[in-house]
Amino acid sequence: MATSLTLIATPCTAPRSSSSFALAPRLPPRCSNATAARRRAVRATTLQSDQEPAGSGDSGATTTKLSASTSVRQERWEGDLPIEGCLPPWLNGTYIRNGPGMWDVGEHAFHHLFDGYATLVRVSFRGGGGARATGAHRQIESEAYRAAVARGRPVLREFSHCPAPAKSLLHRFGDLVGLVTGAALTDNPNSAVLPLGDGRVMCLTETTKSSVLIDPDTLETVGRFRYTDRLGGMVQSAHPIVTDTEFLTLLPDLVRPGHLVVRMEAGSNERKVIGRVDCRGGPSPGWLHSFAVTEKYVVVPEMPLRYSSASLLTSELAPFYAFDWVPASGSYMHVMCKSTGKTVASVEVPPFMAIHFINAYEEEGDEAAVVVDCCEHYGDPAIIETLVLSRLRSLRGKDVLPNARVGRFRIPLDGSPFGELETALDPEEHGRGMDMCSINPARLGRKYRYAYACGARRPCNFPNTLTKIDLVEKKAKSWHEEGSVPSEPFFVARPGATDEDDGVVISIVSSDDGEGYALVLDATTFEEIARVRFPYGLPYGFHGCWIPATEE
Ligand SMILES: CC1=C(/C=C/C(C)=C/C=C/C(C)=C/C=C/C=C(C)/C=C/C=O)C(C)(C)CCC1
Ligand SMILES: [Fe+2]
Repeated sequence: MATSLTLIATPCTAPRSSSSFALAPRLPPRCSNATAARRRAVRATTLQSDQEPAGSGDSGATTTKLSASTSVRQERWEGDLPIEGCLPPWLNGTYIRNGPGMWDVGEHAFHHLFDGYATLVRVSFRGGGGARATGAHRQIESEAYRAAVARGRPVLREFSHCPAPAKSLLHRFGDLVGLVTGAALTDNPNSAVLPLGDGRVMCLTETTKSSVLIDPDTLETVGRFRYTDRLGGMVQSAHPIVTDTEFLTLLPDLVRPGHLVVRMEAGSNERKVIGRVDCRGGPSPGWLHSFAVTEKYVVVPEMPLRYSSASLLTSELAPFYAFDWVPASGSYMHVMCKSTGKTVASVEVPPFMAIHFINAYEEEGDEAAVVVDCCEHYGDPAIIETLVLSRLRSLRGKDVLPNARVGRFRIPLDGSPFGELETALDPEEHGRGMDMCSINPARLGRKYRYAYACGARRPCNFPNTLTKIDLVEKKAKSWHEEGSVPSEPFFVARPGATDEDDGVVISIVSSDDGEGYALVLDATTFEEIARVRFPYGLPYGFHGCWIPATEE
């Protein structure tokens, strides 16, 4: 169903995260059964012309059923959320999730999950006595989104969508300029949301122009993040590695196949080059959505799913949208020293297909190596086609999710030409499906034990469990609810914790019957401890972040 978009003219007057706790009406006491006492404070609920108004109760929000792959129906919402269960007393802060929540604009319906215009979802928690939660969602106002709303159709190139070529010769010349300069590419930042070390919060996807800053309280789009260097580059990793002090990312070089490894200090907008890695296969770099780091090294993957220069230059879709599958080009892993910018290892590895890297660490001793873990799809790009919206909507309950495993690379640092790839644990532990991973960020680049991911309870056409993977015991624990689609499990450590899994895991769940809620699991036991319900269903989303509350 096509959704007409209405920009909300009235500013949202609902209380906002930190101050909202002071202003919001009190929610039911902690640990209450909130179904009985559900109270909603809904503001800014402009409904679409094709929407049903609230069916019941006091919410004022739409009750139209939404599920994981249904477009969100209004541009923004903000209000208090009832809590079921017990929030830990220490859980004070804001969880924000980014993702492609709007796949319909005017008469145009997007084809692929990755195309959707970015929708942010926020849940602010205050645990302890008088526990409270507020929630919100809001569209990111990228140029791509605003132009699409204004014209009633997408104007820029999205993941699986190339706008039709212009009719007049003059406009065709304009198209060409757009292709060469990258101006024709999307800036729809629907992948990651990252608190930078200096307090700014960035959202982004794989085009360099997609980096934007958002206000974590209001979810308002503050504006484009302008890199002040002259590195240019059309594409970037959607997953920079961000710490309190720096932002590390890779810029694929599509002309001379390789990647620039760059660093930006917290507080700065200037990326500086650490070094360059040359790709070994051809004709262009392997698709690079994410990468991994250890304490000393940056690990640059090169897989046979490669950027398609022809697609980028002609604005026509390649077999895998912007990518070609070139198995004969080989698979490689490159390791660059962060402090010298020198490539210390470049090895050929068995064929792989990985979109998300989990973590990496160094192994010392006689057989010094870098160990790198990823969500590996058995060297098969079929997962991309699995995520076509019509398949997600029509094949529910069919067992068509391709198998995936925790792929563990061992990259020797002694100059050997080959690296190994093995399966870290029996994939049956996580239902032979796994992606959308997180770890305890304190273990970034270090030896670690636990990974959290979405797994599979078969039959399914999409990951439908949350799973905690113990890489030492080689076991997994899972959370599953029939008909529900959870997004990336995001680990939040208990302040002062020393055990790797001392904390909670937060995920946002979209259920088939139109429910949407934030789920809080005890990360140690992987049992549910609380859920915080939205008064409407939520579309699927990709990645989240945690912003601890500042002391009041
Ligand atoms: C890189 C180029 C482009 C843009 C590419 C984009 C927008 C890529 C986005 C990738 C995403 C959102 C990946 C998400 C992965 C999620 C997974 C694996 C979920 C699994 C669930 O289990 C173009 C603009 C297309 C053209 C230039 C090149
Ligand atoms: Fe991602």
